[in-house]
Amino acid sequence: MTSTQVTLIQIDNYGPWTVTPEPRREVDLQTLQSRLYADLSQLFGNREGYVFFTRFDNMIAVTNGLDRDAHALIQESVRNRYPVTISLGVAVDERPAAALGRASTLLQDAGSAQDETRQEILQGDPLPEAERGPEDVQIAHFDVNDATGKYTDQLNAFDTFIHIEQGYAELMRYMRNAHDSLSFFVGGDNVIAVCPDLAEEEYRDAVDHVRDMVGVELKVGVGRARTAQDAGMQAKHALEVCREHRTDVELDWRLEEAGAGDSF
Ligand SMILES: Nc1nc2c(ncn2[C@@H]2O[C@H](COP(=O)(O)OP(=O)(O)OP(=O)(O)O)[C@@H](O)[C@H]2O)c(=O)[nH]1
Repeated sequence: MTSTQVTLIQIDNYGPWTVTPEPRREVDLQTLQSRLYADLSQLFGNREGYVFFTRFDNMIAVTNGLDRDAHALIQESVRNRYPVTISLGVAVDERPAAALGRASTLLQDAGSAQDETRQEILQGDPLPEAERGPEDVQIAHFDVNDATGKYTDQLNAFDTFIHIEQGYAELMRYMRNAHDSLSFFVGGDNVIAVCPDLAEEEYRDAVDHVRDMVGVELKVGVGRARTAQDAGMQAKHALEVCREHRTDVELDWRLEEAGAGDSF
């Protein structure tokens, strides 16, 4: 059974800051947001976590292995580097969407995202070390089949982008509604989904659903481990097996059982 630890990252009072004393230049906001994401990716990543940029003013991280002190240190690091601060809500659940729901409520209960007195909230209970297990995090790495041949080398870059985004939109909704999973576009033609303990059939149904609804063909590699990064790396290995065997779905732990994942 999974125990996904999710951290909601919210920039404090960012809306008002973007227009005080008057609207700030958009290029400067874009630079700040992308640099903050890069720093958070490294700060959480150095501790085996994954961060997804989502809306940039709100980001979502999978943080199994990070305790309260590690979260506080990241807040301090941001405060020392940026003109803004961040609040963090942390929750754990077998179902990632439920964990994010509770992490969100923790911040909402502490005050509005646009309340200047709500600063650097750190709420919630990380998973105690003694309760951590080897299969706490399940990560699925989805990839569009032959995106280069079908889209990138054929269409203009914007129409390619529309196809990829349509596949992503259908997949993220399906995984959220059917499986309480959180799916994130991570660049190129790639989507990473944080999932509860799902079976091969359920991944196959997701791939079929997206193909039937919007005509985008996906493959998916799935990994499970103690931390987001290990599960994510296993998922990438399983995806390589999909490429090699021309299959749609591969679960890394099945490959290990069968002794087939060793070459990656
Ligand atoms: N974030 C991320 N992006 C990737 C990864 N692998 C590939 N990409 C991106 O996806 C684009 C397409 O690469 P591929 O998915 O390997 O190529 P493809 O044409 O779809 O071919 P197949 O996936 O083998 O069917 C690349 O240009 C990268 O931008 C990955 O592991 N993570």
